[in-house]
Amino acid sequence: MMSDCILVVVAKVGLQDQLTMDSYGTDTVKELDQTSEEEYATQSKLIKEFITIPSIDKAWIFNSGSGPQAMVAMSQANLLANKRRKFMLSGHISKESSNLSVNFHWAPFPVEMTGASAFVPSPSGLKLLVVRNPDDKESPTKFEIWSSSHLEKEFHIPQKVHGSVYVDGWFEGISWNSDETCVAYVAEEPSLPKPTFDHLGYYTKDNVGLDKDIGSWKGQGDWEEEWGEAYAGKRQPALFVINVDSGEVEHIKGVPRSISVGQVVWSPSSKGSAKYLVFAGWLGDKRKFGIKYCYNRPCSIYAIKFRDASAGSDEPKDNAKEAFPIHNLTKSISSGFSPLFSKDGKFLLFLSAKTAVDSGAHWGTESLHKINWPSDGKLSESTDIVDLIPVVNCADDGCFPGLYVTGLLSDPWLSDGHTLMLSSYWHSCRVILSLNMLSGELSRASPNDSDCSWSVLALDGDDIVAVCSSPVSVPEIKYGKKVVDPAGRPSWQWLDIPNPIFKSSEKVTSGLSSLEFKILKVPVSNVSECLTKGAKKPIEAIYVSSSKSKENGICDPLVVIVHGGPHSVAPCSFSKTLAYLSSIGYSLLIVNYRGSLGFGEDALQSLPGKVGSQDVNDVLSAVDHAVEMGLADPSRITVLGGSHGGFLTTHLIGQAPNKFVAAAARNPVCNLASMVGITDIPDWCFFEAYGDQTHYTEAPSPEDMSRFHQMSPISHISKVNTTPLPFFFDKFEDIHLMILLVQVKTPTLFLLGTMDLRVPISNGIQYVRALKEKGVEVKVLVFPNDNHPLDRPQTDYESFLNIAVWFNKYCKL
Ligand SMILES: CC(=O)N[C@@H](C)C(=O)N[C@@H](C)C(=O)O
Repeated sequence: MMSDCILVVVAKVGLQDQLTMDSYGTDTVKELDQTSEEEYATQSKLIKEFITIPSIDKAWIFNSGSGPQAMVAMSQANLLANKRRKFMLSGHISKESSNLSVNFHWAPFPVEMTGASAFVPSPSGLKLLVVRNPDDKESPTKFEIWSSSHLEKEFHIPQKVHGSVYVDGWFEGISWNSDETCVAYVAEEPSLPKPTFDHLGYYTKDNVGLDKDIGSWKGQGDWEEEWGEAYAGKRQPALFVINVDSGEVEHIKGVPRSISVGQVVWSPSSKGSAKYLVFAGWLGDKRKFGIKYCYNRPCSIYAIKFRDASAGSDEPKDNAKEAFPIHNLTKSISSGFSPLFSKDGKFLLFLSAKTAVDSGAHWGTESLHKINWPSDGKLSESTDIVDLIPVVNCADDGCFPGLYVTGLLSDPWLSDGHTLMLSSYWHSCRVILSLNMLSGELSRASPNDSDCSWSVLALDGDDIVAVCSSPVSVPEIKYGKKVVDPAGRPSWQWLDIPNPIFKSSEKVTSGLSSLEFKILKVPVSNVSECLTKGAKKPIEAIYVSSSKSKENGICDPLVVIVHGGPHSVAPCSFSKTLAYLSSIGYSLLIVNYRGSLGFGEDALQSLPGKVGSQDVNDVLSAVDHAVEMGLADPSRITVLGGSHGGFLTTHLIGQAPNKFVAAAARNPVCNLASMVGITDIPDWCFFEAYGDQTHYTEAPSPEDMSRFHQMSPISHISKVNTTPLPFFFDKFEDIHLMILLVQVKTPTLFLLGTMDLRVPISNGIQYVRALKEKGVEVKVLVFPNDNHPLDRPQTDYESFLNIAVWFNKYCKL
């Protein structure tokens, strides 16, 4: 008969190996230090070549008498200044219609745009607006208007009118009107007046005559909420219009302070009808949650009439200072942004992230909509919203998986006036799509058989100027020539642009030359019946390796890369730092686990409530799959991730302590229980832990805290697992359970930013201390002036230099 006693073989997994490693003693450490000195020197030369590869950011096409001209905005890390250098390259496009060839005749050198925050060409291409934001809180914002040959006007807008113009890609909107007399834009509203105290310490009503030298001072005043991570000092994006002739700036009244304004455009001009400024607005009166990467913040499309003083007004003169009413055009939907007018001005299109707002996920599958725009300019109170691209929950294999767009071109229309070109994620790739607004037909304009990532930069009539890259090829400009099939359907024939200007350095070219990549389909494990159809489909992992390793039959060490979010995606595109790691001899496995963008809403929504388990298992499935396929040597696997990817990294070393020989975590989420009280997105902690929005509160209960702790990597630092005894213990009749002390043992490098408002540094530090307490080897780099992305040039450089040296040490490279 079996005894009641449940006992007990104690096995320590992890710590034992650690003790052995420690026992090498100080000489070994010294030796390693000398080796790493040399390694740092060697690696620093190579990583510099990668970090300084330029990026292609934007492009414009202008039609002059001598044919189309391209202007390409590029940027490059300036390591010494720890900033990005921006420059502009111009070229003339020549086309041979007979043989479908195209050539760009580039100017011999690009021109650096020192200190420029934004460039916005006017619709005719005859003027260029350059905005220069101040570096401090005293200097003015500068607006320059350039013609083809010289600076026409320059205006300095003092801080008492507004602060910096938003150039953040989110609230940002800088828009010329059609007759090129005015520019509408979004800038920081001046802060509320601060109380002042005189030299006797008495409150004074105004600051007239305040003199710091005799001891008077300005108080702090009331705290005003900001927009969180990456928005330090940004509280109130507001709407302004500058007259580019006189330099007069108007702060558009009528928009309540409860609305933060962004993405402004002008309504179409038709004679006699009212002119409107149309924009996206986010409510931020009570509580401003962090907005960076968070599409779940409710927003609407608004319109407000613009009184054009120069054109004469339909309003009585004495009303001239009164505000017009503001119209919410998208009341019936929880999210509307990126307003865009159709070419004929009859429709207003907009994107929506209603799946994100309604569910609580920070990003979700998007949809595209339109409303009618009245030809007489008389806006009605209720507007019918028509779906152009609906949300996709689960797509059939090979079919459109849903819309994942980060922004639209200012003029994305083909010459027919109803075909819209845009870029979106499609599984692990970014693709270019064309949408015929009349027929509703949506198709892929970038090549169907390409596993690279494509983005539309600009349109040259019906042809496309795009940028294309892959994990093993640097971004290149491609030209898509439109061809029409007999049924009238367009497609694009893609041509390479011979462009010596974009050539990479010798070291980069040779580092990338032997690399290959493929996208693996990985079946998910433990598929339960309660999962939706789309959540049972295989995930994707991008595998990058050197062709040489295949020839030798020996696997290179592997870096498993896990993206953050979690509702984000690691696209199959060029990354300087990952390309650097592959060029020094690592294979990469970049895992798009369920919850990622690009795979439909079912798969995305399967993760919330199961973070730390479903996503961890998906990554482990991908690793096992790679090992089974002979693509990875199980004894040399490392893992790297930031933010939620750092959450996964630290979960993986806790839940699978024998799998990874080294790890690197960048601003990782290690303890949701301590993050929730100090992050700019406490709602994210609740949503990802519970899977719905109902649990969110500013005052978490002990039950909430317990759930957060239990779902966090910190709970896996060291834990007791019980497991049935293996068969060879059968002879011990009374002992049928084994208790295992499972403990993290993977040497881990931490890269932390002191200014991070999203995952404050204390989260990483607490985990580091807990690892040290258990004797796990750790190394910590803290970047005092960095926030969440750790992407300033010197930080990026030092981070990946150390990641390489750290991984080399444990993979014996
Ligand atoms: C919504 C969000 O910011 N979540 C963080 C925890 C995160 O993982 N961020 C991602 C986008 C990142 O890569 O930083």
